[in-house]
Amino acid sequence: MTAESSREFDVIVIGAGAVGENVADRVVRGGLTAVVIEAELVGGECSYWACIPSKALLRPGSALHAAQLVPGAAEAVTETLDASAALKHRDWFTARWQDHSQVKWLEDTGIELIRGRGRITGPREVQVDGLDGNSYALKATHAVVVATGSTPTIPDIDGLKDVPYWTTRGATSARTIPERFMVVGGGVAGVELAQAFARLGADVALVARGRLLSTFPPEAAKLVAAGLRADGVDLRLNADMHRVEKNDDGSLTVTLGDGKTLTADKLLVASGRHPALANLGLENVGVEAQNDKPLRLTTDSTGLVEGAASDGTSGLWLYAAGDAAGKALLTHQGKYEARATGDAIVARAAGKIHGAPQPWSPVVQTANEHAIPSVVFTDPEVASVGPTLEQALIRGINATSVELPINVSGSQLLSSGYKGWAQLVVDEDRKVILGATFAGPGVAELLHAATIAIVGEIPLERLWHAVPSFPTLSEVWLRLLEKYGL
Ligand SMILES: Cc1cc2nc3c(=O)[nH]c(=O)nc-3n(C[C@H](O)[C@H](O)[C@H](O)COP(=O)(O)OP(=O)(O)OC[C@H]3O[C@@H](n4cnc5c(N)ncnc54)[C@H](O)[C@@H]3O)c2cc1C
Ligand SMILES: NC(=O)c1ccc[n+]([C@@H]2O[C@H](COP(=O)([O-])OP(=O)(O)OC[C@H]3O[C@@H](n4cnc5c(N)ncnc54)[C@H](O)[C@@H]3O)[C@@H](O)[C@H]2O)c1
Repeated sequence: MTAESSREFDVIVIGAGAVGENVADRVVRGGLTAVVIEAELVGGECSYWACIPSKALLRPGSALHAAQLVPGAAEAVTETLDASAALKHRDWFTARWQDHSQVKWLEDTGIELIRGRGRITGPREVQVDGLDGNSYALKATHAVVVATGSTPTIPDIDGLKDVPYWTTRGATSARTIPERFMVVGGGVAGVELAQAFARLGADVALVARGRLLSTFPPEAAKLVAAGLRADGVDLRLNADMHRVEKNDDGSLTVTLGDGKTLTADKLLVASGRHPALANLGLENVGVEAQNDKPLRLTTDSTGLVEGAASDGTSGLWLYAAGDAAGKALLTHQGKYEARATGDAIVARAAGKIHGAPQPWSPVVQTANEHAIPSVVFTDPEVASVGPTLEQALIRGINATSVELPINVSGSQLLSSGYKGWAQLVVDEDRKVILGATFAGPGVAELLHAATIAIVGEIPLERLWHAVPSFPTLSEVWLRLLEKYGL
């Protein structure tokens, strides 16, 4: 490190992923100054190694499959996917892992960028080891926001640390499609990337400890499993990966708990993620792991981190949002948290928040409690918001559910032999929808209607008057309400 420079900003944001960018944006819109510290690429995981490239790799397969299921169009499909064109299109979506356009957005928005690794050294103080070789001692007048994202959780599997393997970064930035591809983990990342690689030409095996997509209703997960099997994915469910070894030809052999073996050219470990809080200096402000458990932050509904030491002026200075806060590891929900946190910082700076702000006010992340939407972008898709029936019952709510296969004119037009499933979870005391799940091709776009119904607490009797257009997939709403008894 050479020069040491001291700077003061109203707000320091550590991490310039989608979440850090959005916090800084709201803060600057509110008239405060903001700096973001970024150690890698401005835009973070979603733009370069997660949402965008994974969806870019999935889309060619779902487009082709959709055409193959429409008589008349199917006859026109005479070729298989062009994997190298798909990889090239993915390269375009990731801007070839260059962040010029996002840096320009920061400049245009009036947000300062310091490239380097940030570390909290005391209340409102951040030290940055700049990528330019300089060291920066920063002071925040109002707030420091931890928006450092998450990192893959690597399971303790015999031999794994001695062999080369991919995490999701390796898979989403693949230069070629491996011949034999193995995925460990039956969560969202595992199923999406297994299908993307299968459709791009790999022989794929997926090893999951239980069933696929364990946080989604089993009926939805079964449709995804059928979709993966139809693409030739060798699903090893309820299977443990016991050991992995490297062979002389560079391939890997995995031994499962039942003694069976699988050989692959590339192994993807997609077994969950945890907040990226290591080496952040949180211990310098009294935020430490308890009882040998991994460090997790506890944040209130505005994003304030509990337990952060004060510098004597006010305790309210340390915030976290997005994956780092660990509430919902999803870009859209992280950006929602970012908007609330950014606005809360501005409101507190102006002395406009006294005590706990009201739920559903702009500075509170109330939707985290009721309506977190998420989509699994496989073919078929799964789109879900709010609690499942089981989750609602565990919360002590008097809940029931109504479910049916999706079979309306809109689905029949979308593809012959359309297979889908839909469920509404209903609060019987308030007669409103608590949750919804849709599974099937093209259901992702059905989800926002459910999110609006839940957030708006629309009574079922009024929802009855929301007439879906004919012949669209949305007619499933009508069938669900009819089956419920309206
Ligand atoms: C394969 C995959 C696919 C996904 N697909 C979807 C999807 O389709 N839809 C969806 O909603 N979500 C998806 N997600 C989740 C989504 O990627 C994350 O929720 C999102 O990226 C979180 O944003 P963030 O800004 O909190 O963190 P990140 O995007 O991880 O940004 C954090 C930034 O902080 C920087 N940083 C960390 N520590 C420091 C430090 N000390 N100093 C300076 N900088 C630091 C990092 O370099 C990084 O750029 C996917 C995830 C994966 C793995
Ligand atoms: N479409 C999307 O929105 C999308 C896509 C991909 C990822 N994501 C987000 O990224 C995060 C990470 O995704 P993910 O799929 O890695 O996490 P996940 O938590 O969804 O799934 C992890 C899976 O790995 C399994 N697992 C854990 N330890 C294991 C072990 N030792 N051996 C075998 N399996 C093991 C778990 O049982 C689980 O099925 C998720 O929280 C998700 O929200 C979102």
